Amino acid sequence: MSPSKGALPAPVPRTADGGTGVVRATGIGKRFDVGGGDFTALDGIALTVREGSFCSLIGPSGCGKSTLLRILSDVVPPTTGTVEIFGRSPAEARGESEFGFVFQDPVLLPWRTAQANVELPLQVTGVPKAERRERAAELLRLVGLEGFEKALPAKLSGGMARRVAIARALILKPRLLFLDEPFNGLDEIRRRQMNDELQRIWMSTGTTAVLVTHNVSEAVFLSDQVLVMGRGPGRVIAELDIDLPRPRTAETMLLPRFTEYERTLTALLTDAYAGAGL
Ligand SMILES: Nc1ncnc2c1ncn2[C@@H]1O[C@H](COP(=O)(O)OP(=O)(O)OP(=O)(O)O)[C@@H](O)[C@H]1O
Repeated sequence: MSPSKGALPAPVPRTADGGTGVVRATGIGKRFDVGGGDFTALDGIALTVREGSFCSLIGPSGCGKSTLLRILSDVVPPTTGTVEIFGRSPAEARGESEFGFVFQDPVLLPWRTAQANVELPLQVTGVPKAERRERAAELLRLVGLEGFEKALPAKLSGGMARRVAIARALILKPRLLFLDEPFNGLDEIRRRQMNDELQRIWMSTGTTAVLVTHNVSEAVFLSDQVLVMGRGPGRVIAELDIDLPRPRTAETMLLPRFTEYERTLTALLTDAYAGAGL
């Protein structure tokens, strides 16, 4: 693994529409063995995430969003289908630290300071102390936690702990970030603040992002592309492009176009819930 990535990045494959796709999946299916029987969690999923874009996956609970994200990020293998990340297998892309992952729970080590938690992936890869200190401090500044370097996780608010988790996911300079409901459990105001922060971080790093969310406003606010998933089995039932200027702000959310996107997405989700018999 090479955090500094001296070699040239692998060429990104062109998609049919001429754009570049950093995440390309076709025919993805996933079956779980449950008590002797088979449960089909995902079936026939195809998707392309454009380079540098922000893509959200939204859908009813249990439709397989997290399972899909785990397949894309090489945590679990698909039963059928293929995934390419920057033109390589997820395992190869993972080996090259091409992507980072932010989980629902920030899972910080309680005995390590914010700085030491962020440094951890660099420590594991044997990067010298001075270099990892500098890089972690830089990232803590990026996520707005300057001055909290020495704080232990117990002293951080929920939003701050999530920022530490985002900084940690960025420390190996991934070109792609997977986020699985990272703001779950935060109140509405804090979630909006974190959405502002995430947009700023994403814009300043140029990273491609794939986010799992349940929240319609969050999906519209952050995304260039929203994939709506249905259930029984999990599949992509609609794709919505969000064309709003950036950076998006509180004022953006007052635009009639923003409200229109929210309405469209809510209607698609309502269909997804109806299809799932909910
Ligand atoms: N390891 C497993 N074994 C058996 N079934 C599983 C396993 N992992 C997930 N499932 C099932 O697959 C389906 C999809 O789960 P998943 O967690 O991916 O959905 P989700 O859309 O992310 O849900 P939520 O929005 O509630 O987090 C669910 O019915 C779940 O119970």
